[in-house]
Amino acid sequence: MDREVTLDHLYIDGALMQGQTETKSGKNITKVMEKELVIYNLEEKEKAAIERSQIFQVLGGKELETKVVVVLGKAGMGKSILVQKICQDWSNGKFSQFEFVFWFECRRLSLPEKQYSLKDLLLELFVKPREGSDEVFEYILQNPDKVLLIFDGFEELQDHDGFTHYSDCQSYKELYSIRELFAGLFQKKILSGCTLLLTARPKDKFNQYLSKVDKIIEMIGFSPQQVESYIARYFEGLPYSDDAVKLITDCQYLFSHCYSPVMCRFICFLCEMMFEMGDKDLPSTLTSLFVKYLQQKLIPTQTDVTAIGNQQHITRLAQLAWYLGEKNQNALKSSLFPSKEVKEFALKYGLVLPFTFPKHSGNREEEFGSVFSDFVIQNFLSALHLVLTEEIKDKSLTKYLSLPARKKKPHNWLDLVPRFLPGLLYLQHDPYLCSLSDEHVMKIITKKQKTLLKYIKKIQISDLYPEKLLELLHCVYETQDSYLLQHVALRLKAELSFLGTLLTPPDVYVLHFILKRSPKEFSLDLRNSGINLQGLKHLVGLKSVTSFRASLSDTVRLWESLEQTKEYELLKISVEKFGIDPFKAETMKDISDLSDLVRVQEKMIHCMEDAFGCNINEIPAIKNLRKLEFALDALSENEIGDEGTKSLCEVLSELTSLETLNLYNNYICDAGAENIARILPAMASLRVLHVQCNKITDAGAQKLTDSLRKCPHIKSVASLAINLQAILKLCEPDSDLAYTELNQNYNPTDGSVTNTSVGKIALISW
Ligand SMILES: Nc1ncnc2c1ncn2[C@@H]1O[C@H](COP(=O)(O)OP(=O)(O)OP(=O)(O)O)[C@@H](O)[C@H]1O
Repeated sequence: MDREVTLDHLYIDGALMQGQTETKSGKNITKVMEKELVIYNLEEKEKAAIERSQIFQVLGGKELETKVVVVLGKAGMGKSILVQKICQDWSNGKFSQFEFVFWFECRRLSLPEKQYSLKDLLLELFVKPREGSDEVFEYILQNPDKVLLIFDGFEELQDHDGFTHYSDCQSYKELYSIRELFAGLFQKKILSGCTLLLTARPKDKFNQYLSKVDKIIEMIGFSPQQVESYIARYFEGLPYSDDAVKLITDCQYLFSHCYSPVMCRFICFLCEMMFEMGDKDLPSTLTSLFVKYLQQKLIPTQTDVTAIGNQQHITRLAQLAWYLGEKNQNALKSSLFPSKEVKEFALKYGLVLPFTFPKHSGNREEEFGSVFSDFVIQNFLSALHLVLTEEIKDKSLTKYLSLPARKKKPHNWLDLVPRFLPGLLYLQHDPYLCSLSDEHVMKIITKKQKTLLKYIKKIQISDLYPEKLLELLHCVYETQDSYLLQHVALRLKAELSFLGTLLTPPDVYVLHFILKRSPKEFSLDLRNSGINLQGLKHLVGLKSVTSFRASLSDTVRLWESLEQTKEYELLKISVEKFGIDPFKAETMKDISDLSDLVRVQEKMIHCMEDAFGCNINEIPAIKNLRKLEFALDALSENEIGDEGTKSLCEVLSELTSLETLNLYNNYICDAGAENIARILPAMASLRVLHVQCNKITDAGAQKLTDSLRKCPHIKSVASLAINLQAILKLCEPDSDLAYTELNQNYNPTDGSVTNTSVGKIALISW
């Protein structure tokens, strides 16, 4: 590509976050528990943000043990650029704890058949000191803490399973395969005390090792502000700079894709080419963007004769892209090209880059080859192959969309194929694509398009998992076919939950695009989706979205920002649509977020009174909150404790419609019980209270019981394990409360326990 990022000019200090993992049970029964990255909301993202200089700061860990730091980011998020930047920083005197930095591109290490010693890996394979390599190696062995080893692109390491199980590699003298050497380093068996920095794509092969690393850094791409500064820098000094910036920022779909640095670069490049040629229409889909990109790249330099040759080369290169992609590869030796001409063509237009395979200790010759310039190009060409080839049709075609399958394919090497494939099938009349196909191929494409249409029509859209639904939305968006768009829009469920599903800016765009076309009404659950503020604003402003849930702190931020920008109409709409019932608090932070919501309520009410003259006392989210739980499931132990209870009680009196309060299993002691007892009379709508499995003794129970007597509105206090003696002591014989353990009823008057509940029942346990 013509304008490549230089580490100083176009480099944007992208957001780095310290990642955390959580254990998630698999989505189907057979799947085991797996570690996944926690999805942060806006506030958490800010808290987790770290500087590049902090990457190697690892808390805990034994002093003389290897530290393993992993940088996770989707393809094109800038992991390799970050690695280069770290090396540049080091050469400028930063990270001075390291005297040696070794940087390996994993794709160059994918040589399963060859064997190396640790010394070969460090001082033979890629760099070789002119003299004294024995002394250097000895020094490294003596000072492992001064060594940083970087392995970039873990997913490109072939044959990588079981790195945590193999222990063969214990000696630095023996010869091992790269896989064994890596396992030895990763398991901290050789060169123990060094620092390992790995980069990998998330949700890929690395997930199984997440629990073994000391620090996780996440790269989530550019924020909208960072995109703007990248674009401004890219066009700086060009006569059409302002127009180009405006063109991209106005084209919301492409702008949404710019959160990915690699896409941002493509979009800027294409925009630059178009301005140079006097064309000012940016394409509206990813597929047309890349068709235009190819066209722009090839056309300016070609004559009629070369055009025909180029068309053939593209087709054969597409086949190669697919062939390698299927094997999770992007590099190939020169001999694998179908012809010298195809190789020269691909190199000339920057579709592949030169690449040298490392020399083997037995054979000192380097082998030359090529690597696809980036994953987007390889994906696009792969999809082009699927469209043009006669070999793949019907089911073997639609399986590459893999929409209804429950499980995501384990690798995401060709992740963009399901978007480019439908896009290309529906662009069959594009002049450039026509130039790649004769009449026979055109017929094949028409048939494939029909297959796709039939396939999508059969999908039970309401049964799709959120990730698959998003994939379908991208797929139909790429077709830009009004029938398909309408078909999907009409079949979406009214309740759309993206709870726990990452929503990137392009995901939000296509969701918005389709919801806008639907005559139906939707309720959206956007909690724990990592949605950004702009995305939240766009979705909740939609007429077809009648209610939504989202992280409390994100929503409060949205309201405050709308208030600041004086977008009162949208503020009113979003306040009216927001709901939180039932509210399940999982941490104390959730309670403080609830307090913030209560706190901001007054401000919002005033704001709406001023703007619209409406007279309301409470915002609907609070007015309609009936159930508050501080309980996850029977197995989890929440630790709200007495301190937490205090904060909770401060907010409870404001929740005027609360009917159920569940504080099961929360380490609440007598002090906490006293706080609850104090607030109960003020909670006029409360009907059910769960306080079982806490640490409340008779004294606390007494306070609660006294308070409950003043609360005739409370009908049930639930318990699983009743302390009958405590209750017996506390209860008056003429009390009209009955007490129950599990589903048995204890009658304090005659001491009998029966299995049926009659009349007014209270279930109490401390
Ligand atoms: N911080 C940045 N500032 C400016 N441009 C960037 C930045 N990070 C990435 N880019 C652009 O995105 C392109 C892709 O980045 P990079 O190769 O580092 O991604 P990656 O995460 O290593 O991808 P992959 O997983 O495919 O290896 C770079 O060539 C560069 O043009």
